[in-house]
Amino acid sequence: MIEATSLTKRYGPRTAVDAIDFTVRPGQVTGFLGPNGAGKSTTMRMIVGLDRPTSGRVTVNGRPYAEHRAPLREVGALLDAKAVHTGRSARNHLRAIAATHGIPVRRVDEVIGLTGLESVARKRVGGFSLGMGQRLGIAAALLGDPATLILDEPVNGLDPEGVLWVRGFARQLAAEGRTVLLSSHLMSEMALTADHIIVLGKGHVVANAPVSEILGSTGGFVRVRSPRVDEIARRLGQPDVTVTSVDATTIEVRGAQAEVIGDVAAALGVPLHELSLVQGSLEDAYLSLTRDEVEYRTGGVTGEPAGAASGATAAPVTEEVAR
Ligand SMILES: Nc1ncnc2c1ncn2[C@@H]1O[C@H](COP(=O)(O)OP(=O)(O)OP(=O)(O)O)[C@@H](O)[C@H]1O
Repeated sequence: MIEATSLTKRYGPRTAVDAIDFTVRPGQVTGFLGPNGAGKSTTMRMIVGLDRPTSGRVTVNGRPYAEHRAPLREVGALLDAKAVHTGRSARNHLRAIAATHGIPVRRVDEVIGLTGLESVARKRVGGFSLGMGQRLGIAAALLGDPATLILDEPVNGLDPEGVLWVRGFARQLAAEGRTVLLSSHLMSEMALTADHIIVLGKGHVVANAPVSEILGSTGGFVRVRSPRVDEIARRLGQPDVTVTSVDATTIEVRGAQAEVIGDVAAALGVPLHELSLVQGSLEDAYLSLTRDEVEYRTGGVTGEPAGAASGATAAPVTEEVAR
């Protein structure tokens, strides 16, 4: 369990993390999202005692990280997979970390097995692929068999097989009752991996809810296709119903249920060629939550000016978010 209370970090005049409160619970994967510069890394660094809060506090399993006698046994973190001694073998790298906590060599071999590194355990870390490096970072985080795991961008740059492995592994760790905090820029990946999401924007918590709730809040819309779609659109025209024309035969309707639209079409005697509910994606929800929170904004992919009003298909995309 990780608990942050009024957690604040200032660098000179810049407030990187601004009095945030959140709880990361055991038994589930919590996704930690936010545009570049939102304060995710700073928060993670404070959780594991690499940065000191300016005010407020954050605890892991009830205590600040530094107050744990054997922190590796409480929390395992993958913050920078490249932070390894490249001349050592994977096994020796893990043995060196284990030695700092009196962790037996038996456990080193166990985590090598858990992360599928057996065949490369005696090879120099300097020659590792990105995927192997991430596995090694996760193996190091698991050494102390901690109840809490923090993985910063664990799938960054991995191939599909590596992404699948990290996803399954994170879910397995949560199923064992551990607290798993995972940051990523890949929203589609979070939708598949996380149970709960915390979104930061400019140092504030802009969302903290189960994935299902965040997806539900996107609302979605009903796509209607008919050769006489104009007649349906006219009949639906009410203040709380928004009808967007897509082409001559298709409209998107927000604020009216598919059943109501079907009944309207039947009453008019108009043929329907499509009546489908289109759910919002986590990506849509994320972009709408963080629309005002990005540090640097670029024009949309369609070339529209920064911050221009846009529909679901032309949301402004920032380089940072799309990374
Ligand atoms: N050591 C530092 N000195 C000064 N400013 C810093 C320092 N570390 C972070 N910042 C600033 O604090 C803010 C939050 O940065 P942080 O790296 O925590 O964001 P992030 O959400 O992890 O971003 P990214 O997705 O790019 O990793 C940024 O504006 C950043 O420039």
